[in-house]
Amino acid sequence: MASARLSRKTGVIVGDDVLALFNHARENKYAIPAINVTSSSTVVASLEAARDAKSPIILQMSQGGAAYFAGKGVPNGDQSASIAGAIAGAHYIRAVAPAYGIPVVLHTDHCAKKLLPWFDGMFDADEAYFKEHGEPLFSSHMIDLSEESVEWNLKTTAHYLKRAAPMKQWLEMEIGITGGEEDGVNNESVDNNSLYTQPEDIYEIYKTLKPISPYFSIAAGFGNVHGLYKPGNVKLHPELLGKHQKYVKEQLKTDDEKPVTFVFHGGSGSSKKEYLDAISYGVVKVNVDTDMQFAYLAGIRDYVLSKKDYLMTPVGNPDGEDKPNKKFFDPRVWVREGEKTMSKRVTEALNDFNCTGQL
Ligand SMILES: O=C(CO)COP(=O)(O)O
Ligand SMILES: O=C[C@H](O)COP(=O)(O)O
Ligand SMILES: [Zn+2]
Ligand SMILES: [Zn+2]
Repeated sequence: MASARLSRKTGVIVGDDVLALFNHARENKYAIPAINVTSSSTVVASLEAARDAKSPIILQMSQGGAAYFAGKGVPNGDQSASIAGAIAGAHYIRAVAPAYGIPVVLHTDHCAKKLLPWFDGMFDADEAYFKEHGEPLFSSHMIDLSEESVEWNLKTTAHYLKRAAPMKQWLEMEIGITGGEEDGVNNESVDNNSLYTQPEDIYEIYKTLKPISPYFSIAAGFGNVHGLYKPGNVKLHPELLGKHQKYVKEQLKTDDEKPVTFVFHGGSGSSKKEYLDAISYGVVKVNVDTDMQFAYLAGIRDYVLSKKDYLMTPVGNPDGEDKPNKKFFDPRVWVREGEKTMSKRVTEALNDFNCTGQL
């Protein structure tokens, strides 16, 4: 199968390249993993896996992840740390991505109503970057007003899409609530019905947003939950996405079987079948965070536990009391172990989503 036709084949891609990549994914039934990154280390772990798999990749920063990029010690009451951290992360990713020879979508995750100052700060940076370079700093953002009324969600999303459109910037929006927890918003007790989106809502969104810009996608709830839970506790219904596509196709009277571009949230802990079913109904992006966090820990944890006797003092270990331990406690050694196990988990996601070898 021919790969997506991109004008920029390596580094952060924007505008029509993002559209071409997502269209190619939808037509060829694969999805691109969106990995939540919080540091240069988690960025390189993700890029390395995508490079080795000859795959595109999406790197995203949450509001909390962006603040972490700036430093946990920076006050963030006015979102200034999240703004500065997201911008710093974006410049870092832009600088390093070309070294990996793959296209990278640079994205930001859930932005709820109370976090809109974060959004505005990033948009200011996008517009300043656009003035200088003719493209936005970020490939795309997510706005998540799914806690609000559908009317307000759609009106406000449309407002931001109008701001993004001249830059050909992608906007992901959410309808239907993702359960579990995201960025301090606790949706653990949300009633089941609001976890599933209705087809009429999807058509309404499509009808409102499409005339503004073609660069948008919908994270539609089909039972998705953030985090990892006991097997059986989460009931996904990816077939609902198929119903949405059918309904929108009928309303539009188009031949296009999959007019809508969907995003799958809460990807951790799902089965390969759930991924592939969702992908067959037009999902082009699957978010995986919790599984990556655990994978990153695993390498570091196992290293520390197995090398414990080499890590208690800077000098002196079972090989001799005068033996230096520098080569064991250098962060490039033990942090690297986390990168390796996280990278492996990214490889698994690329395989599960049919993304491997798509370049
Ligand atoms: O949806 C996500 C980020 O927006 C990730 O969800 P998980 O942590 O369940 O993988
Ligand atoms: O919302 C889901 C993502 O997993 C982001 O998580 P976070 O807010 O802990 O960074
Ligand atoms: Zn949400
Ligand atoms: Zn999410």
